[in-house]
Amino acid sequence: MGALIRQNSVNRPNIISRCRKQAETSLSPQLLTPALESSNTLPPMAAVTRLFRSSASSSSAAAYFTRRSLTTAAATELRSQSCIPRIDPKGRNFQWVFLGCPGVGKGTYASRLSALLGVPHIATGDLVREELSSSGPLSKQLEEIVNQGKLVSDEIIINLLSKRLEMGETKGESGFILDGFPRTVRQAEILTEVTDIDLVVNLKLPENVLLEKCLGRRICSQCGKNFNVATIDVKGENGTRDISMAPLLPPPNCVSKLITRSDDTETIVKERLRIYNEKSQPVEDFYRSQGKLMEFDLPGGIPESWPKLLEALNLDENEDKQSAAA
Ligand SMILES: Nc1ncnc2c1ncn2[C@@H]1O[C@H](COP(=O)(O)OP(=O)(O)O)[C@@H](O)[C@H]1O
Repeated sequence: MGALIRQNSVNRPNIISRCRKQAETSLSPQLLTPALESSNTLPPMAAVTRLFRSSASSSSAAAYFTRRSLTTAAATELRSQSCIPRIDPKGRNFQWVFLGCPGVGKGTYASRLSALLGVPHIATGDLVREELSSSGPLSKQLEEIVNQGKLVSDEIIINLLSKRLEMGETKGESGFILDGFPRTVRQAEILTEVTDIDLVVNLKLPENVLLEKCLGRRICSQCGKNFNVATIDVKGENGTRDISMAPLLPPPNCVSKLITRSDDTETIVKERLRIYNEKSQPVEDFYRSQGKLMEFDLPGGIPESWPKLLEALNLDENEDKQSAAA
């Protein structure tokens, strides 16, 4: 861990200046977002740094908790020994990251926790989809990348994220749950450079379940909520566990507005899984070595997994905030 951090800090100026250079050269001025253009000569990385710092002040309880590398079982064990203080969500400034393969449920659980903890859920996939459905200059380019299951360049993602953080800053947001970022070690290094992450939750499901979940995913084009029409009943083989998940069906008013993501086809999902294993799995190691990674094997669908996740995080569900989106 020490070696990684030392190496990282030695490389920091290079990462920043390289990223600045690439962001400046790979994005022509027309491609820079208006928010960034309006920040005058502020380079993208400086903007991200400023925006993250403005919301960075992690709670000591969360920091104490997250300095450990915890498996779910270890978290339960530690909690039973009263080693982990119970987190009081009120007034905390959480800076959490959700990692996990496509379809694992990062959006579902991150958005529930966001409502519970009162911090914004920022999903870079949503930022990409918003941009590609706009008539902006990046839209065509993004569509091509996403529909091949590939990753968008770090520079474009950082620009979209800065724009989102800037918007949040004007609304007085603080803290965040990041979903879908960082997805490469380089993104993780940049994030480490600009702010302190308290906790990284790594959600896990077997790969055959992930494919079925992606193929069954439906989104309401009006309210934006995610549903799933798949009934999953996978028998464990070679040491893997049995997984059953009931479908998560939409309410009647969403039924006629359901859409499928254009990248949720079998071929593209398999490519996204391949790219996750190649580019994003090393991000798990990056945070594991810093003692910030909490592994969480989802035991099933939301009814089984949500209480267990709260338990692993040592959180109590707050009555008036239970209506988080599914
Ligand atoms: N941090 C990121 N870096 C690069 N590309 C990203 C990032 N976040 C999202 N994307 C792009 O947006 C697409 C959709 O992202 P997301 O909704 O998070 O999907 P997934 O279900 O694969 O986790 C990705 O396949 C990728 O093309």
